[in-house]
Formats: sequence, structure tokens, C-alpha cells
Amino acid sequence: MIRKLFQVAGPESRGPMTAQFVALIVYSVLQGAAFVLVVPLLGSLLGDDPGDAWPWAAALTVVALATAVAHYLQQMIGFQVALAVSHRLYHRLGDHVSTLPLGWFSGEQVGRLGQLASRGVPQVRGLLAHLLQPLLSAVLTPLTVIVAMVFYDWRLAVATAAGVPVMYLAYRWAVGATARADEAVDAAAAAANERVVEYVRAQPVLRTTGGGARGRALLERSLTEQDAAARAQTARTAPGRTAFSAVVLLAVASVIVTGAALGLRGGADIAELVATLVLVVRFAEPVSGMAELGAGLRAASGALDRIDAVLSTAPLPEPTTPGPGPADSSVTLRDVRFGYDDGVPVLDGVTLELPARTTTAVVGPSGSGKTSLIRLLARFWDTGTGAVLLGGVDVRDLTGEQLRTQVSLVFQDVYLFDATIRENIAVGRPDADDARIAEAARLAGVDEIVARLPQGWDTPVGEGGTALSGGERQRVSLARALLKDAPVLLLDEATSSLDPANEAAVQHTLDALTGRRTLVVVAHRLQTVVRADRIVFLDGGRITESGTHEELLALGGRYADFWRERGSAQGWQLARQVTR
Ligand SMILES: Nc1ncnc2c1ncn2[C@@H]1O[C@H](COP(=O)(O)OP(=O)(O)OP(=O)(O)O)[C@@H](O)[C@H]1O
Repeated sequence: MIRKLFQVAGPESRGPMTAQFVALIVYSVLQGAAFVLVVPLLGSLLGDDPGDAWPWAAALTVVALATAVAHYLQQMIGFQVALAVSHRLYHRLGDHVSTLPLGWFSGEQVGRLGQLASRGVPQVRGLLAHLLQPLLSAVLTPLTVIVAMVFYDWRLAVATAAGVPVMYLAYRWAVGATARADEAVDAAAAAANERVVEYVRAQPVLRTTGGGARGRALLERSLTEQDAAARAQTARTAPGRTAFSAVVLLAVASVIVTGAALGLRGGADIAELVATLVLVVRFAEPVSGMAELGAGLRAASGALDRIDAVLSTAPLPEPTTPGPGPADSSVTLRDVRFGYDDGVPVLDGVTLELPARTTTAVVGPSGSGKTSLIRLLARFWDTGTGAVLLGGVDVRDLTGEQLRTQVSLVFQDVYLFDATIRENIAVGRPDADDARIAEAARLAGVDEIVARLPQGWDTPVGEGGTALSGGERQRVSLARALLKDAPVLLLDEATSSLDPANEAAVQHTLDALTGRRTLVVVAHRLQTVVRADRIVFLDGGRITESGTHEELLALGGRYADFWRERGSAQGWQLARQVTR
């Protein structure tokens, strides 16, 4: 865990963390030394001449003071290092995720990243600030004591050391049992949380369908399961903790018995023996404390693993120096094969030449790879084999900045910031003047939304844009893309916002851009499809038909089938073709 801590904290934190470890080691050894000095002190006090105790008392005072100073220093260093390292970790995570492929940012990853920021990094901070000291003291202080005991009575030292492996095994067992019980409690808590959120979110459905009682029963059941897991946790962890405490007590008792036997047989100095036994009892203190550290250490170790997993994710390779950049706004795919992590091919040998300033509609059944195709154009991922070229240059030879300048993308699931409409449009170009923002908004039909809202341009859109409808959000996103003014615009039309006002706005935008930009549109609107220079029909990751609307109708293939079946519909979805 300590190796991983150094690895995750990065080279800049290595120096301060080493200083913290040195301070911790010095403190733990001094603490052990202070315990050890009690032996000669007591030995002298109980011996023939108590006056011999003075030098030992002085030595103990000096070491005790040094221990107190070391304790203060290690605490101060620990807090400072913990703060600096957690601050650094936020930066490392932020810097690293900004180099990751856009495709990495799935909902699941974003959720995990949020958890890392809100809980994982603070857990690592807690490890540095609060857990390392008791952990190192639990190991180093007893070790110092055992080494020192060899000089007083090697037999007692051996008896004490013999208990260490047994205590270690008992500790592992106790911590293992706690870990398993905690996992069950965490899983039950997560399930109960999900149910609570689901119950709240599903209120409209539950009330309108009369399913309230059933929804509540599901919630009650998960809460009961959570209670049961918490009760089982106590039952499971109690034996381990009790066994560990018992083993520590037994180890101490066996040393006391050994000491007593040695004393009775006259093999040891009684005064030193009594003092050594006091030492053994103190030895048990930091060791017993270890049982309390298990849960915190496990949580911190899990957080380190998750942070390491993010930091180890390979970034998108980029050229270090910018090359010549795209010659024009043409788009080319050359025998592109691509699949996600599960290895199932999503695009299977796609070749396309889209000349500059043309409009291409990509259509096909759900799951045929349309969204994946346009996301590859924006380099969300790199192709498995084949190449994607913008203006004749492989996207892998473009710097991030060159790619961002060349391409704008309007997603289906538009994300708006919790800011005003104006700020949301200007997000990619904060320096844009009002006239340019107004022009982009007019082209995307946002001016009409603004006119309806009491606060106009300064209307806050709420978290994620919830104050606007899906279609309105997509229009704001379109205006944002227009303001950016990239030569290639990729648009994934939202099926969820096929209302006439939105359709007219999107069409207006596309008409205004036709012949001025290279447009690639995952199309769900008939208008977009019919007016495109070229329609590409994707099925099972392959281009099965390609041409103009008239050419594809004349071909009499799947596109023509669709046209005949749904030609009069406002919006459409193609069903996956079932082949037997
Ligand atoms: N991030 C992802 N990870 C794993 N698989 C994915 C991911 N995104 C899409 N897929 C899978 O890839 C295949 C193609 O998906 P894609 O979204 O490109 O299709 P589509 O034609 O745009 O579908 P739709 O019209 O329903 O949006 C589907 O089987 C989908 O489940």
C-alpha cells in the first residue's frame, strides 16, 4: 500500500512524503526507547541503591521530551503533507483525464470520478494525516522494545517475539472478516440508496399507474436488507476483534509467566524482571490499536487502487509538435474497423469520402453504429484498424487543439451548464461579442426561446439544462457549435425532441450551413435526409447503401422499403432487420 501511495502521489510529492516517513520512524523509535528506559529506571529504584536511578530518570526525561517534540513535528508534517498530496492528487487526476479519449467519459466513469474526488482523495488524505502514524507505531515501537529487551533478558525477548506471528495471523483474520462484512454492508447500502432515488424519481409513474404500494414495498425490502446486513456485520466482526484482543492478552500473559518462572528459578534479576514485564504490557498498547485501523486502511487502499486505475488509463497519443493541419474540411474514413471493450465489431470496414462543404445523412437501424461513426470522426476513440482523416490528415496526427478547431459536435444528450442561456452559448468562445452570439442563436432558433422567457438571455437553465425542454437544449447546443464556427459540424439528431418547433429550427440551421460547412448528421428527420447530398445507410456496422435520396429509392433496397413504409411520418426509427 505504501508503494502505491508513493506511485499515485507522483514524483513531486516524493520528497515531502519521505520527510513524513522519516519523522514517523523517528517518533516511533523514540517512543519505543522511552518505554525501554523504564526498565533500568525501575531496576535502579527497586535495587539496592535507588540513587542510581537519577541518570536513568534524566535520560528518560530527555527521551520523553524528544518523543513529544517528534510527535508534534510528525503531526504537523503529516497534516501539511496530507493537504499538499490531496491537492496534488486533484491536479494529477484533472490533468490526466483531460488527456483521455472522449469516449472514456461514459456515465459510469463520470460517476466513479465524482466518487474519487468526493471520497477517494479525502480517504488518501486521511491515511496520510491520521492512519500512518498509528500503523507505523504499531510496528516500529514494539520492534524497538523487542530489540532492547535482548540486552536485558534474551529469553523474555524470545518469548515476546514468539507472540508476534500469532498476533499477526489473528490480526489478518480479524481484518479479513471485517472486510467481508463491510462489503456486504456497502452493497446493501448502495442498493438501498438506489431504491430511495428510484422511489423518488418514479413518483409520477407510481402515482399515475397506481403502483405506489409496490414501489414502497421494494423500498421497504431493501431497507430491511440493509438492517440485516448491519446486524450480520456485528455478528461477523465481533469474533475476529475478540480473538485478536485475546491473542494479544495471551501473548502478554505468556511473557509474564515466562518471566515469573525465570524469577522463581533465580535466573533473572527480580527488579529488572518486574520492569521488563511493565514494558511488555506497554508493548501491547500500540499493537491492540491496530485492530481499529483495519476499516480505514482498507478504504484508503481501495481509494489508492481506484485512483491508480484512472491514472494508468492510457491517454490519446498526440503529436508533440503541430503538423501542417487539415488542408480543407473534407472527411474520409478508410476501411475503418472499430469495437468497444467487449470486442464485438461495431464498425466493420467502413470507407467513406465526404467532400468539403457537403451534407451527409447517416441513417440505419438502432444499434447499427451511427453514433459510434460520428464520434470516431471527433476522435472519441481511435479506430482499431483503418484511418479517419480530416482535410487529408489522419486525426492521430492532429493535436487536440487542431482537432477542436476543425470539428464541432452536437450530441443527442446535450449537457448544459448551470448558467444563463448566453453563457451556455458562449462557453466555447467566451470572448464572442453579443452580435455574434445573437447571430448563432438566431440561426439555431434560440432567439425564439429567449423571447419567450421573462429573463431572456439571462435566464438560468438549471443544473444540466433541466429548465429547458430536450429540443430547446439541443438548439442551445447547436448555437454553441455555430458560434465555435468549425469547418466540420457533426450532429447527432435527438429522437426525443422531434417537436415541430425544434425540427424547424434544426432544419433552418442546416439550411443556413449547407454549402458552407461539411455536415455529417445522424438523421432522424425526413427533411434532413431528403435534402442531404448523400445518404449513407448503415446496417450491422457496414455501409450497405449509399447515394442520394432518388438514387436509393431507385435502388429499391432497405432505404426504399423504409421510405415506402414510413414516408409520411414526421420522425422515424428503423427497426433492426431480422434475418433467419
Ligand atoms: N460506450 C459504449 N461502450 C460499449 N458499447 C457501446 C458503447 N456505445 C455504443 N455501444 C454499442 O455499440 C453498438 C452501436 O451503437 P451506436 O450508438 O453507435 O448505434 P446507433 O446506430 O447510433 O444506435 P441508435 O440509433 O439507437 O442511437 C450498439 O450495440 C451499442 O450497444
